[in-house]
Amino acid sequence: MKMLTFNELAHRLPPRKAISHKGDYGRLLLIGGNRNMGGAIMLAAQAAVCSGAGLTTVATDEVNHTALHCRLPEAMVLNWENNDLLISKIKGADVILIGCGLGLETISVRLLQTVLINIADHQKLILDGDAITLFARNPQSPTALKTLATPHQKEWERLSGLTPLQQTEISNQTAVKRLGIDVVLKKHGTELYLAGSEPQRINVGTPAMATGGMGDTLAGMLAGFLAQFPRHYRQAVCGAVYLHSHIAQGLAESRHVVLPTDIISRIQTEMKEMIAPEE
Ligand SMILES: NC(=O)C1=CN([C@@H]2O[C@H](COP(=O)(O)OP(=O)(O)OC[C@H]3O[C@@H](n4cnc5c(N)ncnc54)[C@H](OP(=O)(O)O)[C@@H]3O)[C@@H](O)[C@H]2O)[C@@H](O)CC1
Ligand SMILES: Nc1ncnc2c1ncn2[C@@H]1O[C@H](COP(=O)(O)OP(=O)(O)O)[C@@H](O)[C@H]1O
Ligand SMILES: [Mg+2]
Repeated sequence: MKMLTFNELAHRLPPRKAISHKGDYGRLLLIGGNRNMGGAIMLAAQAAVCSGAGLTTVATDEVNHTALHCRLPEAMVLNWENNDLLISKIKGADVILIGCGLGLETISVRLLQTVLINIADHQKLILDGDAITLFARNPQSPTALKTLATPHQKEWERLSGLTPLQQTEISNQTAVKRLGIDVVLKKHGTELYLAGSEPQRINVGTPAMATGGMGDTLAGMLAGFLAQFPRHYRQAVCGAVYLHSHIAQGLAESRHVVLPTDIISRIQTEMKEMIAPEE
C-alpha cells in the first residue's frame, strides 16, 4: 500500500489570509460526551480548536458543561437534550463530528438520527466511536456529501463485517465502496480509504499512543482541519491523520506514554511547519 509521507503534505494547505475572520475558518458542531464520558468530547473539542476551527460548538450532556467551559472557554456549549437548538446548530454547521463518548443509550440513538435526518449535502460529517457502532446497527445513506468514519479495527468489524484478520486492502476497499463513505482505519500504521484516491498508510505512530482518548483527539483534529480547509478535503484528512501520529512519535522519544493532552498542546506549533508559508 502507498505510504503517506510528510513531503506530500508539507506546504499544501493554505496559510490564513490577512483579510479574514473566524467565520472564514469553519463552523464546527461536535456531539458527544454522556454522563461518564465527558472527557472524550472535551479532548475532541480541544483538538479542534487548537487545529484552527473558527467557531466550535459542543452539544453534550448538561453534566459536562462546567468542566468543558473551564477546560476550553473558546468553545460554545449546548444541552444535547434541547432538540430545537440542536437542529438549528446542525443546519448552521460546516462540519459535524458525532460519536466521542456518545454512548449507546436511547438518547445517543436519537442524536445520531437527528444528525442524519437534518444534515445537508453541502456539509461534512465525521462518525467516530459510538456513532460508528450505532450506525453499523442501522446503516443508512447520510445526506452529507462527504461522510468520513474513523473506526478502530473492532468498530470497522462492526461496520464492514470484516474481522481484523479479514481487513485486507482489497476487502476494505470493497467495503468502503459498498458503504459509500470514506474511512480512516486506525491502528499501528493507520490506513486511509478516501474516494477517488488509492489507499494510503502512514508510517508514523507509536504504541505510546495506546491510551484512552487518543482517537477522540484525532477526530477533533480532523474536524478542525476539515472546517478550516473546506476546499482541500484530501490534504486536510491526510494532514490531520499524519500530524496526530507524527507529534506522538516525536514526544515518545522522551516519554513512555504520550497523552492526548500532550498531543493537543503541540498541534498549533507543528501546524506552522505543515501549512504553506505566506507569500
Ligand atoms: N475519557 C473518555 O471519556 C473516553 C471515552 N471513550 C469513548 O468510549 C466509547 C467506546 O470506545 P471504545 O473504543 O473504548 O469501545 P468499544 O466500541 O467498546 O470497542 C472496544 C472493544 O473493541 C476491541 N478492540 C479490538 N481492536 C481494537 C482496537 N484496535 N482498538 C480498540 N479496541 C479494539 C476491544 O478489545 P479489548 O480491549 O477487550 O481487547 C474492546 O472489546 C467511545 O465513545 C469513545 O469515544 C474512549 O475514547 C476512552 C476515553
Ligand atoms: N500501537 C499503536 N501504534 C500506533 N498508533 C496507535 C497504537 N495504538 C493506538 N494508536 C492510535 O491511537 C488512536 C486510538 O484510537 P481509539 O481506539 O479510537 O481511541 P479512543 O476511542 O480511546 O479515543 C488511533 O489513532 C490509533 O492509530
Ligand atoms: Mg475511539
